[in-house]
This record gives sequence, structure tokens and C-alpha cells, in this order.
Amino acid sequence: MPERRHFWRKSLEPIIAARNLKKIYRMGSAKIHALDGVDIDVMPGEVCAILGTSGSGKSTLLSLLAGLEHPTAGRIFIKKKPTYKMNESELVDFRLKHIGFVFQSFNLMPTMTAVENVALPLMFRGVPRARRMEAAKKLLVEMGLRQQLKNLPNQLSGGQQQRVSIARAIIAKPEIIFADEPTGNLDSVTAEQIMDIMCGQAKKRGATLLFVTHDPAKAEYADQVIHIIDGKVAKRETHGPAEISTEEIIQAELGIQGEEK
Ligand SMILES: Nc1ncnc2c1ncn2[C@@H]1O[C@H](COP(=O)(O)OP(=O)(O)OP(=O)(O)O)[C@@H](O)[C@H]1O
Repeated sequence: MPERRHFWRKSLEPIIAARNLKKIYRMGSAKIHALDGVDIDVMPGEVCAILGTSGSGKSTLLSLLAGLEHPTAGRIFIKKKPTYKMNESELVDFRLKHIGFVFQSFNLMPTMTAVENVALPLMFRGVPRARRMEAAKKLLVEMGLRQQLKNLPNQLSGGQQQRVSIARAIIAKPEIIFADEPTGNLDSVTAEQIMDIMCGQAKKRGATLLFVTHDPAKAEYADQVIHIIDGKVAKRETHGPAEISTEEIIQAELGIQGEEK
């Protein structure tokens, strides 16, 4: 598990902020309150887990925050921009510039090789082919896939496919990464490796990572855990300044080592 970075939450502005988010789905005459007044603040560079059981509303929350669906009510600000007011084309543009996605079922292009899949987001940004293929290759090698660069997705294991999709999510250097049950299709050993890679890469790049999980063990990787029950925030936990003493903060800031006894 990568070392957690400590956040001086008070001194930072949230990169993701949501207020009183509501999402009501209509099924015939029935109304389903998938989200019922959720508030969220995620700080820049933070790893945040949305933890909840099946049907609690976590995927709905992720899809609202990512601008894939519109809320029934409430406000969402990403990088201080009111994304809940944006139209589809503004949202597409915003996502392309600032957000990377990792999905439970990998969502790789089946007819493209690993390296072509990873290079794809750079194509949308107009990076010339030679440069984007080189960057994709470098990243995949860093992820331990040197031997699999030219494999198609169906010639890769689940863990390898998820590494490719993490590489695809981060290659264009998004400030925010959203991941929906990123280890849901993987065995427990591979799932741990993927959590290490995903959280480690986010930290290394200073990106904000928000992931959804039903597994409390995966939420352990996060700086902030938001527990969702029946569309409401039931509990928030932050690991960071709250857990360390003022003296430790001062020592960390000044680089002072503890005195030898
Ligand atoms: N498009 C939809 N139309 C109608 N109801 C929906 C829709 N999407 C989600 N729901 C309902 O909203 C509630 C929350 O669903 P959501 O998918 O967000 O839960 P979840 O916590 O992600 O569950 P899981 O872990 O099983 O994916 C559920 O009752 C679900 O049936």
C-alpha cells in the first residue's frame, strides 16, 4: 500500500465539491431516490473512496460528479467550475481536458493493441502518432507490460487489462481520475496490485483520485472515505492531519528530526 500523503485540508480549496446532490430515477410511477442530499469535498491530490453496499448510490454519485448524468437537484463544482450547469458538449470538452476514467470492465477497444489503447486519449488531443505511441509505450513499460505492448485486450489477463486502462486514464495527465469498482472483476491478489498501481500513480502525479468500492479493505487505500447508505452520506473518515499531532506537523514542515535521547 503506498504511503498516505498528509493533507493540510484547511489550507486547500476542494477540487471536487458537491452540495445537496439529489438524483431521482423514475420507473413507471415509482420514484427511486438514488441520491438524497449528498455533500462532498475532495482536496487536490487526495485519494477518496466512496464506500457502500450494492444499490447504495455510489455509481450514481460517481456518474454525477463525472458529468455523465445530470443531478435532479444540487450543485457540483469541479476545479471551481459549475459542471452541473454545463451542456453536453461543454461536459465532453471538460472531461477530455481534466478527467481520466477507470472502469470495472476495463472498456478497452477490442481491435486495438495495448499501446494503441493507451495512446488514444493523446490522439483526441492532437498529439502526432509517433509521439503518442512513444509516450504510451513508456508508460506501459513502467507498468510492467513491456512484453504485452502489441497484445489485443483479449490476449491480456484481467489484471493486465486494468493496467492498460489505468495507463489510458493517466496518459494525458488529467488532474482528476474517477474509478468505478476498478478491482471488481479481479482476484484478491491482482486487486491489491491494481490498487497499489492506481493509487501510487495518482500520488506520483499529484492527481486527485476518486474511486467507488463495496469493499472496506479497498477503502483503506484512501485519504478520505465517504460511506454511502441509501443515497445519503452516513459517515466520513479522513486519514491525515487529524491523526497526527501538532508537534508532528511542525516537525514535518520544518524537517526537524526527533531529538536523540
Ligand atoms: N438508470 C436507472 N434507472 C432507474 N433506477 C436506477 C438507475 N440507475 C440506478 N438506479 C437505482 O438507483 C439506486 C442506486 O444505484 P447505484 O447503481 O448508484 O448503486 P451502487 O451503490 O453503485 O450499486 P452497485 O454496487 O450494485 O453498482 C438503486 O436502487 C438502483 O436500482
